[in-house]
Amino acid sequence: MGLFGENSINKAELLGVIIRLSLLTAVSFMTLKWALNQMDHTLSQKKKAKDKAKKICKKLGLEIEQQQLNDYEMVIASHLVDPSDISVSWEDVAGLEDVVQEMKDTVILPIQRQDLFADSQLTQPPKGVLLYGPPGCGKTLIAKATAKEAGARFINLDVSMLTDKWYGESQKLAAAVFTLAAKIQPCIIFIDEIDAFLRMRASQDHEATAMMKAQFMSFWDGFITDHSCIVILMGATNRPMDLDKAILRRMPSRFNIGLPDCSQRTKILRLILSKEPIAEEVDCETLARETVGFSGSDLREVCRNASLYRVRDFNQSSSSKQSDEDDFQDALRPITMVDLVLSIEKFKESKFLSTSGLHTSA
Ligand SMILES: Nc1ncnc2c1ncn2[C@@H]1O[C@H](COP(=O)(O)OP(=O)(O)OP(=O)(O)O)[C@@H](O)[C@H]1O
Repeated sequence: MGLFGENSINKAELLGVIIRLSLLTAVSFMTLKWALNQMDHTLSQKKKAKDKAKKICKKLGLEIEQQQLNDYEMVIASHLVDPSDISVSWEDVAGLEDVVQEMKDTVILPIQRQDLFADSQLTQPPKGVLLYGPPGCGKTLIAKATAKEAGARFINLDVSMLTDKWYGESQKLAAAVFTLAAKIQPCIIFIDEIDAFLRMRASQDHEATAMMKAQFMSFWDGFITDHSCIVILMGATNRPMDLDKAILRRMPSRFNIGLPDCSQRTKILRLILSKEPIAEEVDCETLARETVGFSGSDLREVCRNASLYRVRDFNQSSSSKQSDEDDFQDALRPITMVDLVLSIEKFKESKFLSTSGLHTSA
């Protein structure tokens, strides 16, 4: 009986060991599979970035072998923008003539005519440029036009990739931003929503992110003191007050791109509607007076909706008729003042609803 009891305990123990072993094997297998998957994904992300970088570099006439780009620089190079792919130019920016002129004088000219500025350290292009102001007022538009017109290399840096676990080793990537820029200079590094990356309350940051930012800042400092290197960091933000003073100091050239006033709104409306079929009576000055507080992007939305009204009307009136394509062109009426005023009213209503929070209860 005692022997049988001992045996049964041994059996139970044995069973327990087997179960534990099986569990351990299963967990190890799953872990290994997960790790291999992660490595695979990281490798494939890096390979994709490399392929993209090669294509862009070729298009830009950059010899990767000659430049001896390392893996991290290749990942950053995948964010290079070919100026010929940018459709925005100065002609697409309305009402910001002063900003455009200052940008031409302080950023573009020193890049394009380095010979004129070589003998003075005071007239070097700024190492940091900040575009700030409310959303939808033209910051990205200005940055794109600058990239197009400057003839400099342009890195549109998506900072989330610096902290992206797939690429890993974010400090090396942060360094690569600047080493790549130096190799391919003159170069503009553009960071949209720079406040999200270099905001004041860095205490919330993960330790690795904080270290990456420190690395980023120290490389940036290296460029600020190197007068022979033409690398400009251009940032855009809706929240300049969230930027650390140390960052603001590094961006001495600042452009306030605020909400457009009445005459600027007139110019923006004229520009947007210049490519549209509009009725003769359309008066942009009157529309500008009706759109106090509207951003350039709001004005664009107003015009887009107004344009939809005529298509909607046409659709309703012709749904019963059979018409060929010529009829369609003839029958589609131009955008009228009524369309635009109606669209402004609708926009104001939806703006009111969204600012009062009523839309959330609908
Ligand atoms: N000054 C302007 N002239 C012509 N179009 C404008 C102007 N400002 C804004 N727009 C229109 O609004 C759109 C949005 O502008 P943009 O992306 O430059 O705004 P932003 O200031 O960068 O906004 P965000 O901070 O939200 O990124 C533009 O693509 C353009 O159609």
